[in-house]
Amino acid sequence: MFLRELRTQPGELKGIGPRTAEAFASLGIESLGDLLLHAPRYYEDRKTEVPLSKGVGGSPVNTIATVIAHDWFGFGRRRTLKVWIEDSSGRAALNCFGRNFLQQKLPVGAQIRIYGQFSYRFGEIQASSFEFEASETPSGTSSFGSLVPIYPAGASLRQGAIRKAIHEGLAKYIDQIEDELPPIYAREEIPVSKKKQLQGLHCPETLDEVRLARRALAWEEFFYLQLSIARRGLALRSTRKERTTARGTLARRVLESLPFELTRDQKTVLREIREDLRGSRPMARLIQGDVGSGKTLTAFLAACESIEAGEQAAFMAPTELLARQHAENAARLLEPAGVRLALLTGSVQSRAREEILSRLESGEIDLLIGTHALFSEGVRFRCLGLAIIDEQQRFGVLQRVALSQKGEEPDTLVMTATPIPRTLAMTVFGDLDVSVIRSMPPGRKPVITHLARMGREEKVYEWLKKEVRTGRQAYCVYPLIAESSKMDLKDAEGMYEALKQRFPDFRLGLIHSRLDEEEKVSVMRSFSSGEIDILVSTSVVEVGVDVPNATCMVVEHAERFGLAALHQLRGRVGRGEFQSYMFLVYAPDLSEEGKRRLRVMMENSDGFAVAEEDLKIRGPGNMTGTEQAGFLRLRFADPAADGETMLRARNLARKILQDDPGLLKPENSLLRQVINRTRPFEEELINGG
Ligand SMILES: Nc1ncnc2c1ncn2[C@@H]1O[C@H](COP(=O)(O)OP(=O)(O)OP(=O)(O)O)[C@@H](O)[C@H]1O
Repeated sequence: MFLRELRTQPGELKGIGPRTAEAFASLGIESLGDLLLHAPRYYEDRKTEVPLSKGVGGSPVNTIATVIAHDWFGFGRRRTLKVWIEDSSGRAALNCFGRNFLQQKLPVGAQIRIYGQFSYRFGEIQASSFEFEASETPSGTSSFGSLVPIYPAGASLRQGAIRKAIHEGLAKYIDQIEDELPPIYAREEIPVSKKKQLQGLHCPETLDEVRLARRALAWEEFFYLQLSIARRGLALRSTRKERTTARGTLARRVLESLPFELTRDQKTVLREIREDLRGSRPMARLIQGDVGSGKTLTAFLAACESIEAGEQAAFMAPTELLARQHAENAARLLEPAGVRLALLTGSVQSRAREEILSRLESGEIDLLIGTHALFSEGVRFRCLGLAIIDEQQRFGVLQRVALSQKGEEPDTLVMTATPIPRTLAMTVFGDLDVSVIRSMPPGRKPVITHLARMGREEKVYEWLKKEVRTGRQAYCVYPLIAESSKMDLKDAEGMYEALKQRFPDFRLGLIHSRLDEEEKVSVMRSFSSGEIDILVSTSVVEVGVDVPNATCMVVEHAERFGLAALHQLRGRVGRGEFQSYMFLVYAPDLSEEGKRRLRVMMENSDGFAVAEEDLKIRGPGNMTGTEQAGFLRLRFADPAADGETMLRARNLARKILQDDPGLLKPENSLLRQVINRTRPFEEELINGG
């Protein structure tokens, strides 16, 4: 049996009641397979015996000693038991704070094993934090004498309970668990059997065993992941596509109407897209480019190509606000060139929706812009040729697939402004070709970023006033929508009122996610057209909002926002010809690390640099694939930390599929079996998000 097929629930094990089973479930452990893959956080060495006199200071140690006396200190209710112990090297005191009942459990004369943190205080060796057991405890139930794994446990599970369940599970099933990867592929990367891996993980003799087990388990995850991705990529690229190519006439007409030229990178990306569109296979391409680098425009021009070739294009944005903004821009740019477009979001209902759907089906709409409503039921294209997806990370891979299914293998173009470390790109976008827009449109001045401590907002507001007086506009962003009794933070609603008082001559607007769509749209429209001077908001304006006249971005409680979010917010200004400013107002008690993060914003204007610094500060461990990629449940593999391994796994996966796309060769039969049986894993990959 393969480990991932082990569906027995922990509750079926002896001695695990419904409460414990529930606690396991809250850790994501629903089956014995999950349980046996529950990775320890670290191991305590309760094996190497250290004499009492040598174990002082530093980390906890393991020792064997005899109880020689009981003693008491303190008075009344605070009277505390002190147990004296001794070995051949010396004696020490165990301070039993709150545990006076140990008097019975540690009788004079008893021989015990102790695991504790000893220090030298008041002229004696002491430990206040310790665990113990009788030295003759039978080894099966002992938590001493070995490397003891310490597991992620949550609030309601004790380490002992987890250990016990895992040991039971292992005892019951270990002999039935088979290796999953054929040795011809895995010998080098996985030198030990699955049985040995599980033993090495949960009951290792040495730390080397742990390392070997973890490496093997991580490798296997990388390999399956890359095999799934490679298989999908293969499926995508093996279908052929009939092409009636465009000449670029429509795109040229649009370009001629623009007051500017495309940047060099925009031109390159457009050329790459055109080549894809001429190719015999459907395009699957990602455009990565910093905020405001001109991705959307490039995507519109790509749409022109498909439209000119007689097909339809769909453009999916992550929010209704953005879908509307894109639709308005498209109307301005593309309609004069003859493109027929429509907007479809959740709030377009009944008659209007029906009319759009029927025009779409009869081919009277060339470009449909919208939210995830685009792939809802009833949306039928006459001939969907190109699916454009903005800010992919907000959608799952599923949505990408779902939108593609509205056509016959349409070309897909995904856009993201979030800089993704290369190794992560291999997971999230592993099946896509990548184009990068690095240069900014000419004349853009990098946004100047200032930090200000809370209490010094006046200066910031003065600056804001000056900017607005010269005709510019500003954003003021807050972490909360409304006042919260739990958190002492400024909120958008409250600050909207306060700033109205502070700037009686200016026109203020308020926007946040709790407003209904109509209201949001109308506020945004007033801001775009210059009828609002200062827009007070939450991070709803984070992604994609495009108002070139806005030059001032004030973020209060900046320490509450992630660096990626701050960088996105900063992208809302500096989108026109004017010098723009960002002010990050932070709480006075900010930690050193917090200050360092904000300084990164001050010193770097490039999104990739910000992401890299972010990675350095947070450390790769915190930026695992699981967190970033959302839908991948990797327990041992860390794409950010171990890109090299992933690359090797990818190469192997690709090579195997290249030689044998259907995994039909005899040496691949086990692999085929695994991949087919571990379907849930792949489905997880596709369905998550
Ligand atoms: N080559 C160019 N020269 C001058 N301005 C440009 C150029 N390309 C795009 N722009 C303008 O720059 C602004 C940003 O462009 P666009 O919205 O396409 O960027 P984006 O990368 O999609 O931004 P975001 O990631 O913030 O959504 C728009 O106002 C657009 O008209």
